Amino acid sequence: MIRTDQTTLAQYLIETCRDPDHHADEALMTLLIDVARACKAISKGVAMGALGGTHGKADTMNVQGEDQAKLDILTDEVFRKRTEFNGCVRAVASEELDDPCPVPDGYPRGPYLLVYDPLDGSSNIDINVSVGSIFSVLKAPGAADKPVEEADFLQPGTDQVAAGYAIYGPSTMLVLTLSRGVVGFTLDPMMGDFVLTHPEMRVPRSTSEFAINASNGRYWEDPVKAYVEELIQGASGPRGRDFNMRWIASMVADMHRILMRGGIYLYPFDTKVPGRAGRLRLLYEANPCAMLMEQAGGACSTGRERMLTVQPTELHQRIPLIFGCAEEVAHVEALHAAHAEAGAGQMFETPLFNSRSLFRDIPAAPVGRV
Ligand SMILES: O=P(O)(O)OC[C@H]1O[C@](O)(COP(=O)(O)O)[C@@H](O)[C@@H]1O
Ligand SMILES: [Mg+2]
Ligand SMILES: [Mg+2]
Repeated sequence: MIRTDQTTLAQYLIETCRDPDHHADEALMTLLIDVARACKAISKGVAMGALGGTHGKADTMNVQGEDQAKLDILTDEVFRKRTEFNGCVRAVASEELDDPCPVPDGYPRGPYLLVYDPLDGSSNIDINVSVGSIFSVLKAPGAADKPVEEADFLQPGTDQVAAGYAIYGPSTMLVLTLSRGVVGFTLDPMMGDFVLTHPEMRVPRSTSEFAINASNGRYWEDPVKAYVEELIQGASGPRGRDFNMRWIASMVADMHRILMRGGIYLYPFDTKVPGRAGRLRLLYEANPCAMLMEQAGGACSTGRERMLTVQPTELHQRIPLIFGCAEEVAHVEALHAAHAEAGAGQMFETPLFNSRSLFRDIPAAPVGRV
C-alpha cells in the first residue's frame, strides 16, 4: 500500500532544521541521517542471526579489558565508515576504539564529535535477545584545523546537542532527542525508511517496576541495598505496594521499556571490581541516556548528582547509573544523601525503616498504588 500520511526521519529532521527557534543546522541533520543509515545496516546484520556468520567472540579485547564479540567490531566499523565522510564530524569515539578517531585525511572536517556504543548488550546477540546502539553528538571545540585530542570529548552531558539510540528488537526503532522532547521512529523494513510512530515519548512520574542485576547485591553500597530491600518487601514494607522486576542485560532495551511504560534502572556503584566506579560508560551510555530521560520527563543520576552535570575526566570513564521515573530517582538520591549525612561507613540496620532506622525520615518515597 502506498502511504502519503507518514513522516519519515529525513522529513522530521529537515523540518526541525527549518525551524528558526531550533539550533539544529544542516551538518547536524546530515550526521543524524548517516547515523540512522548505520543503524539500518546494523539492524540488517543483527537480523541475519546465525546465518550472518557474525555470531561469537572475536578473540580480541577492547581498551576496557572486555572480550569483544565479532559484531562489536563490525558494528563499530559501520558507525565510523557511515559517518566520517560526510563533512559533518571532526572525530568519532567509541566503546570499541582505544582513542578518538579523527576523520581520515582527504575528508572534510565537520563541526561535530560523535560518540557511540555501536552494539549495546552484546552478550545478548548469540541468544537472539534485543540489543541496541547508542550515541551522543557534541560540538567540536576550537578551530576546524585543530588536532583532535581526548580532551575535546570531555564535555558534560549538558553540552550534548543530540542523543539517541536504535533498538534491534521484534521491530527496529530509532529514538532521538534534539532538546525538544523525545521522538521515536519505527523502521519500515519494506521501504527502508524510519517512520515517525512515537511523536512524544514521556516517562511517567511514578512506577512499580525496577531493573537491577541483583546478583551484585553483596557489592552494593548501603543506600542501594536499602532501596532494593524496600522494593522487595513490596506491599508488606514501607512502600505499601508490590514492585515487579525486569532485567534484559541490554541497557538500551531496558531504557526503551522505561521510556515506553516507566520504571527505574540501576547499575549503581559496586565493589565487585576494585577501582571500577560503575559498569556503564559516561560519555556514550550514561550521558545520551540522561539527555533522553530528562527530555522525556524522567531523571538520571549517579545517586549523588545529576548525570548531565558530571564533568568527564576520561574517554572511557565508568559511572554509577540510575535512571527512569523522576520520583523514584529522587528517592534513591535522597537515600544516598541520608547515608552521607549519617556518616559513610556507618552500617544501616535491617530491616530498614524500623524505629531506629537511619532512613526513617526520608521523604518522597511514593507509597501506595501507582
Ligand atoms: O552483565 P550485566 O552485569 O547484566 O550487565 C549488563 C549491562 O552491561 C551492558 O551490556 C554494557 O554494554 P556493552 O554490551 O556495550 O558492553 C549494558 O547494556 C547492560 O545493562
Ligand atoms: Mg553498552
Ligand atoms: Mg557495546
